[in-house]
Amino acid sequence: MKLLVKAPAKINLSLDVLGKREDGYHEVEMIMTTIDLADRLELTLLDKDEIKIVSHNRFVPDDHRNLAYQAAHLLKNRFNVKQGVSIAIEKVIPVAAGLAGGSSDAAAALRGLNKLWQLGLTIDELAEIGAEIGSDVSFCVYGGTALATGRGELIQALPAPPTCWVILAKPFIGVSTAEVYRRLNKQGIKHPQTLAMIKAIEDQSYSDVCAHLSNVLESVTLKMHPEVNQIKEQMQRFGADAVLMSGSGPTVFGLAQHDSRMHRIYNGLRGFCDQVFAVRLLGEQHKLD
Ligand SMILES: C[C@@](CO)(OP(=O)(O)O)[C@H](O)COP(=O)(O)OP(=O)(O)OC[C@H]1O[C@@H](n2ccc(N)nc2=O)[C@H](O)[C@@H]1O
Ligand SMILES: Nc1ncnc2c1ncn2[C@@H]1O[C@H](COP(=O)(O)OP(=O)(O)O)[C@@H](O)[C@H]1O
Repeated sequence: MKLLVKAPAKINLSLDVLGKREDGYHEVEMIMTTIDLADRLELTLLDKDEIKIVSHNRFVPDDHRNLAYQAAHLLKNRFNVKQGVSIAIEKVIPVAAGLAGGSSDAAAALRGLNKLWQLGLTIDELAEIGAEIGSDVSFCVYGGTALATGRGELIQALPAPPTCWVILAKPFIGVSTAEVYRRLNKQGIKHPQTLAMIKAIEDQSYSDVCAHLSNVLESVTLKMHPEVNQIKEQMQRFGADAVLMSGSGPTVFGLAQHDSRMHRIYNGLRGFCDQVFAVRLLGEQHKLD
């Protein structure tokens, strides 16, 4: 038996860090939204009791380090599943990019295996299990648009933002999320206006969404990798309405409403950057599979 599952990437429209917690993580306040850029997972039941990862991307581990493997392992142990599974990952989302590719693969594996192994778990239960794998996994279980708090695992659904193009550009560098959080100077933070961003989304005001794009991790990654700032400047020069780094980076995204503007930014960046995409926002929580 086989099942195909989609694992969409996310961007952070707003990312604030409120402080450091006793468990070593940071207390965050983030507005996240899924985009139409997705990995595809093919789940196949195996006769042998094993978890097999198949991936042809050299940056993606094919053993217990893979977050989709960890999702399968967790479900298998907790619910005493005796059946094995092969998880083939067709990687489309750039790796270590600030787009939660690995987290979304884990979330897709949780959703898919819940069906394949007939576990009967609710989406909330899957999200809770996801939090044990990584801070972004809970959000990825739901998808859509949400306010994420705690270390990122407490999710409150939001309406879809006003529709627009998202142009993404990732330079050929990888960024360690742990290092970016570690290097953040908590004293010098200029906090985003999270509530204003929520209002902009609720009001469906594209210009207000653009005005409130903000990410406190941006300055840390920009200092480590000045080329990220160059990409931001290029996006602005080609006419993006607003530009921001996603998550801990290094991917930069620009927003545009009109097709002609999207094409200009996309074509302009392609000569300058390793991986460039133009996609739509996915909007509200939806049926992912
Ligand atoms: C920055 C964000 C924004 O969405 O995304 P990415 O850039 O990774 O996509 C997230 O907070 C990343 O989430 P995720 O990548 O799942 O993080 P985890 O695996 O849980 O943690 C990796 C490391 O980041 C640090 N970390 C993560 C989350 C958090 N709230 N505080 C932290 O200090 C910890 O040092 C942790 O060991
Ligand atoms: N399924 C997966 N896809 C991509 N990377 C994975 C996966 N599982 C584990 N990883 C590891 O997680 C690291 C972070 O990857 P990713 O989730 O793409 O980035 P980010 O956390 O910046 O959004 C990678 O360096 C990779 O070694």
